[in-house]
This record gives sequence, structure tokens and C-alpha cells, in this order.
Amino acid sequence: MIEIDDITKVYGETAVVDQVTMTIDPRSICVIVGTSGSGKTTLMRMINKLVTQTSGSIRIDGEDISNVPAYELRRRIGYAIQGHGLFPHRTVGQNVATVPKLLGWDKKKTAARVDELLSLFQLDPAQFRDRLPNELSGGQQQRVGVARALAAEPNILLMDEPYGALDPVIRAKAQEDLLAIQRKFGTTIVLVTHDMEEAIHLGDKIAVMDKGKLLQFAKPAEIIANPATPFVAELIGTSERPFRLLSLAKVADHIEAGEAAGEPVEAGASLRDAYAELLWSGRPALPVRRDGQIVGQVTLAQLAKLAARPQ
Ligand SMILES: Nc1ncnc2c1ncn2[C@@H]1O[C@H](COP(=O)(O)OP(=O)(O)OP(=O)(O)O)[C@@H](O)[C@H]1O
Repeated sequence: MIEIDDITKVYGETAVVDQVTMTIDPRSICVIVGTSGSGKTTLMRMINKLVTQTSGSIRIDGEDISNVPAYELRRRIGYAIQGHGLFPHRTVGQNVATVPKLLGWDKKKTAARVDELLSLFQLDPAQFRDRLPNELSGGQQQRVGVARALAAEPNILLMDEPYGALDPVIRAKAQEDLLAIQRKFGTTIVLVTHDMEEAIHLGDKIAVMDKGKLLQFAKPAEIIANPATPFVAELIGTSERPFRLLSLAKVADHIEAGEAAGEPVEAGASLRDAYAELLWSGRPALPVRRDGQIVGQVTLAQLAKLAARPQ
């Protein structure tokens, strides 16, 4: 658990993070969103002491981080940034092994962990372990950056715009990988982005920042339904609200009895994807497929109800 208590960072005359209080649950993903310069990165960097707060305190699992040396904290907390920050003259394997090496892991354990992580990120170890970063695509480099941040099995992973530079297809893939890995390791993730779509997709909770202030800290559905201020509403995008609500739920949770014609939709798809397919194919209902079997249908009428403002 990360408890941020009345934290403030002042540069010159300006409080770029201004009396922020929030508690991030263990094993959850907290996404910090806001416009450029709202203080997102500064807030996140105070968690691993890359920035020292002017006032307030942060506790990790009950321990005030001011009592923990910065180097020790940074070994315990993974950190991944946009543009990955890989060491250019070290191989992929050496990059991933950076923190285990600092921690004095033996060679066998380190090598096994490097291979495990590369495989998890769908980079065949035999093929990628000994390559240099510039022999990888941007998306592959990004995955190595996240693998490196996770190498020493940190409980906490901080990610600053990790997918900002990726194209939409690779980005969607990277987001799915992150969700799978978070479920596997139970890592607590704090991720900064300016993309509300990404925040809603990844966040168990979303923190909305503006001019150093935390405007709202809540679950995505709550933020969409009840934005705390007009600024939060604007950030969500008024015309996007129904679609964002649909993107939060899966077809699997809204299967109705009955038979529909045509190409099926997978049970694991989002309701938003199902809605798009309903509109695009001009059908009132789609068959739902799970593990190769048709298990019912999802209907346009039902989705229209689910997209309406929650009462
Ligand atoms: N070391 C510093 N010295 C002075 N001002 C700083 C420093 N670091 C950040 N700032 C200022 O603090 C404010 C918040 O910066 P921060 O990087 O936290 O914002 P952000 O929300 O992450 O923005 P972006 O989305 O553009 O990365 C900005 O106005 C920035 O200019």
C-alpha cells in the first residue's frame, strides 16, 4: 500500500504538487492523468525519491520513505519511462539484469529471471538476449524497459508515459501484456499518462491532476458518471462518455439467451468492440462465442441501456 499524505512540492514560488493525499491499494493499478505540467511526473517521482517533497509524507506498507535510503528504495521500486532509457552498449540480457546484479543475485538466478521476463514479454530469449538495444524495434525496446523495471520482482512499478511513443496497435498489445503481467505478479502499478483512454483501460483507480491539485481519485466508472469538476468532465470528453462506459465491461458479463445470426463476437471482447460491430454490420444482435462454442447473444438494445448515464 502506498499512502501519500498531504504531499507538496514547491519549485520557486509555485506548488507544482499541491497538498495531494491519496492511498494506492496493494496489487492495484493507479493511473495519474492530467494535462501537461499538471504535476503528474513530480508526484510519481516523490514515491521513489527521485524528487524530494517540500512537505507531507509518503508511506509504503506503513514505512515512511524518509527513513529509507533512496538507493534502497529504487532497488525495491521498478521504474519505466517513455523512451525506455536502456543502456545502449549493454545487451538486452545485461539491461534486464541491472538491478538483480546490483542486489548481488547469483548468475544462475539472474539468468533464469532474465529469460523468464523476456519470454513473458514475447521476446524469445535465445534470439534477443545478446542483442544490443539498437537492434530492436521501438516496441521491443519498450518491452525490455518494462522487463528491466520488473527484474528484481519489485512490489511496486512506476511507469511514466511508458507507451507514449508507440503506435496504436503496438500500444494496445503492450497494454494487454502489462495487465497480464500485473495479474501474474500482483505488482502495484502507478502509471502516468495524458491519455484518458489508456487511463480508463488500465486503471483500477484514476487520479486526475490539474495545476498540482488532485481533483478526483476514483474508479473509472465513477469518474465517467460523476466527474468532480467541469475540468474532469472535459478531460473525459462529454461525447465519449457512453463509449468509455462500454469499454469498461466485457461481453462475457452481459450475455443474453437467444440466437443471433452472422459472425460471432468473443466473450472476452469489450462491450465497446461489440457495439462497434453491431453498428458496423447493421445487426440488432451478435452471437457470443466462448472457447469455440456459441453461448448466447449480445444485443444492441441491451448495450444502449448499459451506455446510458448511471442512475
Ligand atoms: N526540477 C524542476 N525545477 C523547476 N520546475 C520544475 C522542475 N520539474 C518540474 N517542474 C515544473 O513543475 C511542473 C509540473 O511538472 P511535471 O513534470 O510534474 O508535470 P507533468 O504533469 O508530468 O507534465 P507532462 O505531462 O508534460 O510530463 C511544470 O510546470 C514543470 O515545469
